[in-house]
This record gives sequence, structure tokens and C-alpha cells, in this order.
Amino acid sequence: MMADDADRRIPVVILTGFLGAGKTTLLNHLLQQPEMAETAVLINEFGSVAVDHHLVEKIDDDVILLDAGCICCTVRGDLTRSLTDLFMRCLRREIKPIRRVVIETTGLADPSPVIYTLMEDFFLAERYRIDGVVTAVDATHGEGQLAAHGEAIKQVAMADRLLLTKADLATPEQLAALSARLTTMNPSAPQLPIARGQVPPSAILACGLYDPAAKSPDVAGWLAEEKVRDERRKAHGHHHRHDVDRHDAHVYSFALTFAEPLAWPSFADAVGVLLETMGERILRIKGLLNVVGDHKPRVVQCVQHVLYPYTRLDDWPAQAPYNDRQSRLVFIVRDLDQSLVEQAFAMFCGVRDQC
Ligand SMILES: Nc1nc2c(ncn2[C@@H]2O[C@H](COP(=O)(O)OP(=O)(O)OP(=O)(O)O)[C@@H](O)[C@H]2O)c(=O)[nH]1
Repeated sequence: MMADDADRRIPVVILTGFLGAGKTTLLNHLLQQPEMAETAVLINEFGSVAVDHHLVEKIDDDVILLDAGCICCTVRGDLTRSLTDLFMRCLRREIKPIRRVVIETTGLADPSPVIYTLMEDFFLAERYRIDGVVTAVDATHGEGQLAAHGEAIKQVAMADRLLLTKADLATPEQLAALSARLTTMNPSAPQLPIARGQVPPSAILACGLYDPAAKSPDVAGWLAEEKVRDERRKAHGHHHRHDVDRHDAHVYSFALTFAEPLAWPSFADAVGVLLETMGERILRIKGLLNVVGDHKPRVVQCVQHVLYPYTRLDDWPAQAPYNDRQSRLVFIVRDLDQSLVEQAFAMFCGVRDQC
């Protein structure tokens, strides 16, 4: 079934992709395009201290931050509430009309519960339709992530469009090998290599109604599993219980807060040593840093063993927790003891976590 002109439901794009694949970068580019006007954005993050919503350069305030935690586990109820609330606020004309919603999931999200919720929740399914699952795959780290993380496989298999990000950093051989791998996993999804998030909106919009039958047989199975989980949850009244079996229990997040401004060279040394010695176990680092001599907050990003060039925000966010101008770094790691990371910062920067 295709969405026709009579379908007045609000289209929802689900933007997914493994940790650090470039979802926020892509979103920032898209939201600058006139075709994307009147788009509400829902952002979900895994770490306890959210960073991404400060990095989305959106002029108005249609960016909604979902509760901390992963959208496919604890935050599902919050997704339903946020979309319901958004619709009702539009109806009551408390906010400008919206033409579309983009949901940026955490890099660890299994998209199936999000898809399931949008298709099966009675209130939502009457008012919203899935306009496509767009999956960003990091051309430089994608193959390793697909080999190590079941979530990355699901994100690819469920996609309507696959964006091979960081094409500027990948070799032609890397791109070709990744593309061949993606084709075997999801032959029907068009693939598009992109650099620095630069993709025309037409490449991600109007994918048609989400059709699990057009995907690999696994996809229908994952959605059926979701139904079973949902029924079990309802039967046991465990609406807010974390699905412990959904994520790899070895992967977890912690945040470090430093009260004193950091000297950039010492910080770079600490991160350099961490990435060199424990890079395999560091999936993602991101945060805002108060650097000696710099009035603007620096945005720090690492994906596995790569430290990306820092950027700056124009000003410190006015909202807590960042309004205290302390540096905060969120780590998503696999089997890595927080104390080892703390030791590196104590040794190189002479700072201790405040929490
Ligand atoms: N050179 C280059 N860097 C990129 C590209 N896309 C993203 N990056 C960088 O990669 C890092 C991670 O990008 P994000 O857009 O934050 O990735 P994400 O998928 O939103 O990350 P999570 O939300 O943590 O999963 C940032 O430092 C980006 O600047 C690209 O195409 N080329």
C-alpha cells in the first residue's frame, strides 16, 4: 500500500545508524534545507547526560529530547507520549503546524520497537505514518560494527535507504566492500555515499509506507517478536521495565564531569592514550569541554579509536546541566572500567570527576 494524497497522517522519518555514524551531522544539514521546514525532531540518547540536542542547529524550538535511556527499551513510553503530546499541541494551536517528524534514535537502538510502536499504537497509527527508515552506516567503521553488534545489523536490514557516511574519509576499496556487504543484507534499499551529512532531503523523504514484507524475512520476524514482547509487558504490567535482554550487557555508558577548565594539549594527550590503549573498548565519546583560554564550549567527539576535529558552540547552553560551564564527557564503552578512564584524566590533566 502506498501513501496517497488522501493520507493526511504526519510522515515520520526514523533516522538510525550505529554510534557515531553521523546521524546528527546529517540532521543538521537536512534541517537547513527549505524542504525540511515545519519538521519536529525527537532526539534520543543513550548516555545519562544528553549532548546531541545542543548540537542540532535548529532555529525554532521543535527539538524534543526524549528521556535518557534507549528508545527501544525504557523510552518507548516516552516516545508514545511525546508524539501524542506533539499532535495535541498542534491541534490546540499551541505550536506551529508540523509537516513531518524526524526521530533520531540512539546509535544502539534496535529500530523494531520504534517501528512496531508507530504501526501498532492505535492513537499514533491513526495520526502518523512511517515515511521511511533511513540508516547511516559509517564507511570507515561500518564493517567492524556490523561484525560486532547485532543492533547495527538490524539497523541495516530494516532500512528503506542506506547512507554510507564519511565517504570523504573512506578509501574507494572500503566503500566498495561496505556497499557489497550492505547489498547482501538489504538488497532493496538504495545506497548513497555522503560526506559531512550533505544529502538532499529528497534522498531521505517519501520512501512510501513502511513495508516489512519488502525487507529480508528476518525483519517480519523481529516485528513479530516485538508484538510478543509488548503483550508480555502488558500482561505483567512492566511498562517501564528495561528490556535487559535487548542490549549487549557489556555495553554501557558513564559521564565524567570536571569542574576546572582543561588545558587542551593535556586533554588531547589523555584522550590519545585512552584511544591508543583502549580504543577497541571505547565505542563513543562526546561532550562539551571548558578549555583554558576559550570562552566558547568545545564539542569533543570520538568514534572508536578516532578523535574528530573539535568544533565550538556559539555559547554555553542556558539549560542545566551545562549552564554551570563544567566540562562533561559521555563515554559509551564495552567492558571498560570507568576508573581507568578517570586515572588517565587525573594523570594528564590533574582533574577528578565531580560525581
Ligand atoms: N569527516 C567527516 N566527519 C564526519 C562525517 N559525518 C560525521 N562526522 C563526524 O563524526 C563524528 C560523529 O558524528 P555525529 O553526527 O555526532 O554521529 P551520530 O551518529 O549522531 O552519533 P551518536 O548520536 O553518538 O550515535 C562527529 O565528530 C562528526 O563531525 C563525514 O561525513 N565526514
